[in-house]
Amino acid sequence: MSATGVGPADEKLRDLLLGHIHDVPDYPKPGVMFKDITPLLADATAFAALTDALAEACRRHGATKVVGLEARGFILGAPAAVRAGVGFVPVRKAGKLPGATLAQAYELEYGTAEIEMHADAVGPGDRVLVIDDVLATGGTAEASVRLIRRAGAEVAGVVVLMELGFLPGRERLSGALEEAPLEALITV
Ligand SMILES: O=P(O)(O)OC[C@H]1O[C@H](OP(=O)(O)OP(=O)(O)O)[C@H](O)[C@@H]1O
Ligand SMILES: Nc1ncnc2[nH]cnc12
Repeated sequence: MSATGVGPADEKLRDLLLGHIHDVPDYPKPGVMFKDITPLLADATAFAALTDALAEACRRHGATKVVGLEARGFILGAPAAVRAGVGFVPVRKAGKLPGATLAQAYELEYGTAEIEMHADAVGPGDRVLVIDDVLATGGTAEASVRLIRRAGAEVAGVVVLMELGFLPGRERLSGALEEAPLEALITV
């Protein structure tokens, strides 16, 4: 798997995954092509193959924890963490976590948003892999990287199922990632 997509050896995986992601035009707003992963989740073979690929990335990057980004990052990240034998940490939209949190605001296309993580969920000695379904503008992933670093942990990388290559998410994230890799199983 390369940083920008899957290599020739992974064409079968790419086709399996892509074949179960549906394009929904004009959702949630006119002009947006929404990438719906629910058909992939509903297919046991495709979901298992995705989980295997994400768990393999955890092992390859020496991750000690997986951070999943609410909400679809939970669905992908949690089974991958279990399969890789590491713990799972949810990064949630603001106001949903009961303990002491670190918060990070970030810019959306229009306006701002805020995500939170329990302050003690990761720390020095942890290598954290961020998992999400889609990298679009990169704002959510970038904010999660900042949260993990502020908690004192190392960022092992960011792995997404799908990168929207026509948006500048990779560029936006690269500054925050420094040397850590961004991997996309599929780039469209
Ligand atoms: O790269 P960005 O521009 O930040 O966009 C990507 C994020 O947007 C989506 O989440 P959304 O906030 O729609 O939440 P959901 O998973 O709860 O539907 C997606 O699951 C990513 O987390
Ligand atoms: N086009 C898109 N499809 C699915 N999830 C997204 N998150 C941000 N942009 C998205």
